[in-house]
Amino acid sequence: MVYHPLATRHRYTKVNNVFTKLSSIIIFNPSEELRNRNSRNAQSFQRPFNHFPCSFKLQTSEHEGGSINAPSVSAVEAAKSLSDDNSGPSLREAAEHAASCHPYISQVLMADSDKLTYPLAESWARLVHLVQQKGSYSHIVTASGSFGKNILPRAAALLDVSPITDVIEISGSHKFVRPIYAGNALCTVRYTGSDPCMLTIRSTSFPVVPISDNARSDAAPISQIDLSTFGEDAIDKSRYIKLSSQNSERPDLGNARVVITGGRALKSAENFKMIEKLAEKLGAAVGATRAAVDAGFVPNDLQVGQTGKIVAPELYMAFGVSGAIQHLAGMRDSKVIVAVNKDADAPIFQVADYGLVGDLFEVIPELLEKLPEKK
Ligand SMILES: Cc1cc2nc3c(=O)[nH]c(=O)nc-3n(C[C@H](O)[C@H](O)[C@H](O)COP(=O)(O)OP(=O)(O)OC[C@H]3O[C@@H](n4cnc5c(N)ncnc54)[C@H](O)[C@@H]3O)c2cc1C
Repeated sequence: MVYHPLATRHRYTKVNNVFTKLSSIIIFNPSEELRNRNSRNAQSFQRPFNHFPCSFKLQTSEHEGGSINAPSVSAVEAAKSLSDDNSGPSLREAAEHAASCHPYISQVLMADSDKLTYPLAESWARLVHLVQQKGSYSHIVTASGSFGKNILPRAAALLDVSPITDVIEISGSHKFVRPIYAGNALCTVRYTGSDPCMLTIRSTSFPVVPISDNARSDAAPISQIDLSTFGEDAIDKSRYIKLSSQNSERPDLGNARVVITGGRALKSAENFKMIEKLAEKLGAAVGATRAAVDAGFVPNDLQVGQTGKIVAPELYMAFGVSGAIQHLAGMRDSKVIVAVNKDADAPIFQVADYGLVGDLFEVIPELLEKLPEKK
């Protein structure tokens, strides 16, 4: 199956202009070593994404700390300082960290401009477009997070190529596997378009290698992109109004080792606090079904599923979740799934490793009582 370019344009016009997270796309030049290896053996692209050197997503907190700690390490170009007031560690620090965090990074491109102070998808897509015009990269890859999914189709439309989204396996330099029908079928896609081949990668499908395992002693060169050569209005088409984000001490839902999810059965935002308490005790992230989000129990950035976040933690605990396919699409790759539901026929039990038929209003208080306090 190959995407028709029209699909790109369609997607482009439908993308919402919503910023859920400050992120940076990083684009880089495959090193000489990798180029040689790939020309000897195209199968080398089967290596996990964290060894697949095309791009990566830089997350807010990591950038704010002046260092890069993303699961997918391969990169690139730290194109933007993400802090609201620019008082945090500098873009230069982030670029320096990118330059030394992985042996496959052969170049870091840094875009420093007040036009890029805020993570506007339009500006970023334009930047990717402009960088590609100068660099002629064969592949541009980003993690399948909200921001990557916001930018990549836009950049692809500007470059007149069709992006391939949610890749879970790389079978060749132009052959990829991606889920369809809410994860119920896998589709092998061959990209036959012109360069660049643009991908969003489902990072839960690739192992995370700690940055320290990849650290290098000789940093890759950092080049500053001369944005003035791109023209006055090249990246000036949208306006930043405000950013709303949740400050939480809990682990990020997308990367958490343990996720505790509540469904519609919780009945109210007040009752949902039981899920939050349990998550606190277990050092877990909180997730929710769409029904729980739609009912207003929790904000929609906690939604797990086809139209929410894709998670694959070590442990996923679902309380009062029926297990609709749209929900399973977001969590079925979890290592161990525990489900508590009072209906023994609930579909969630078909994917659960451990199931308890019971009333969550009895089970959760008992768990809270028996679990030790978090130190
Ligand atoms: C296009 C589309 C996209 C969607 N995307 C998503 C998505 O991303 N994520 C998502 O989650 N959904 C998504 N949905 C919605 C999905 O189809 C389901 O409606 C939703 O997941 C149901 O949520 P739920 O399990 O909380 O609620 P319900 O289906 O109502 O299930 C509640 C469950 O709780 C159990 N229960 C009730 N009381 C108790 C109790 N006291 N103790 C224990 N168990 C109890 C019931 O037996 C039942 O199984 C999408 C739907 C569509 C059409």
